[in-house]
Amino acid sequence: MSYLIRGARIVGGDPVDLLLRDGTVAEVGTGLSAAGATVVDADGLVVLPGLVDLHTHLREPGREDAETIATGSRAAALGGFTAVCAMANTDPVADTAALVEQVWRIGRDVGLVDVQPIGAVSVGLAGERLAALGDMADSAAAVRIFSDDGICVHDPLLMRRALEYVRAFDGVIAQHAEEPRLTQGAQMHEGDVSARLGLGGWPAVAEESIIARDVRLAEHVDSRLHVCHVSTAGSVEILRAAKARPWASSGPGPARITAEVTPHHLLLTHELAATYDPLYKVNPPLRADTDVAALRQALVDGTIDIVATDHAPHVAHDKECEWAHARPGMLGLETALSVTLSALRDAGLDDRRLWDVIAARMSRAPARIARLDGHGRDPAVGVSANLTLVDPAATRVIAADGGASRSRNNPYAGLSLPGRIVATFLRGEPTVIDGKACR
Ligand SMILES: NC(=O)N[C@@H](CC(=O)O)C(=O)O
Ligand SMILES: [Zn+2]
Ligand SMILES: [Zn+2]
Repeated sequence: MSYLIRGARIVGGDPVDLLLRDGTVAEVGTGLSAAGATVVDADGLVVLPGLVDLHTHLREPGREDAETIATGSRAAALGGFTAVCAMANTDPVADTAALVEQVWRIGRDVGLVDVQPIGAVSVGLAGERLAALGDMADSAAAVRIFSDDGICVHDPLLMRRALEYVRAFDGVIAQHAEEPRLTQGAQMHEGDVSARLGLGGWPAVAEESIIARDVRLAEHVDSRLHVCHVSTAGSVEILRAAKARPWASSGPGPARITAEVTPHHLLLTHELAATYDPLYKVNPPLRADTDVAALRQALVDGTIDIVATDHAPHVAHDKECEWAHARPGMLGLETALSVTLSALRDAGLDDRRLWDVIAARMSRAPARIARLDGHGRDPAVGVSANLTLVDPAATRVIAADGGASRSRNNPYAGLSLPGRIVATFLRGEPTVIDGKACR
């Protein structure tokens, strides 16, 4: 099948037509026509390179009651994603070549997004012995990102060895920065609200101390470090200083130190814990408005390289319970673009710059960090036709259900947010059309 997209603004530029044929962008121009092509009217729509999520929890294998690769893939496509990186904290843990290949194959069979498995750093996420990183890298899944996410690789020697090891195959360690000794019994951000509510605090320094250590370790062994879900103003300061040193930003490929922020940390604050609704319980916790402001600024100026969802589906009985007993995490795939747009609305960017920042932080940079060739490239002749069409003028009220996800822990329910994903194409074939999943 071929598709003729009429009148779309590439990354917010002037309207053009795009012809998608045989999986690639075959022609770009004005007044294009193509016999037999299905016409997609994109008047007023922005076309972006397909979004890439570096941090998704798909829960398969082990917790298919919360999400499966199929349901998570559909949520991702509806959110405008063409690739997602699946975190390793499944049951069993994705710490072997066999398991990452299984996830990769199921993702390919579902065929709605490219599912790129992340491998565990340590066997069983136990933080004791390195997992078979080389085997996972050499597997059919060609793993390049390794993470014990959910848990911090807190042993500095294990972290050093992991960083050294992945250099051989251009891998990267994605760290969940949380000093466990400083977060024992933690329920929410440590600050005035936690004091008032009497809930155990998760201090900013528990994140910042690990990031400070890891950027120095990565520099010491000359390896790539990616910092997951940065949540504090202090972390931004540490990253800014680290990136200012020549080592961090020089050399082949992208910067050696990269960092992500989640949509929820760009929009929500710890005040929400006062509802005692565990919907707002997440790791790292929602922080103060000064942190939110610093994260937004860092995203605009590039100190934070990417937005990653940390989509963390949980079943009802793990969320609709007492705060202290609830699992941390929230949904994010279907709302990521709208939440990010909403967070950037007051940044004073003109329209072109706004879409360029979105394309950079939600597609180009995550694709580069994950080494996903074929993703993260602006639509142009010869480029793999992974793209998403956004209606920038639309406003949508987020439904209280979880959308396509199997879980319902959506913290944005009832909010009115800007932007709507109209269509998503994976290698030239639609996965979403008119805002509805094709499969
Ligand atoms: N973010 C969360 O609160 N939870 C994640 C784990 C993680 O990202 O640390 C999960 O797997 O549920
Ligand atoms: Zn984490
Ligand atoms: Zn996570």
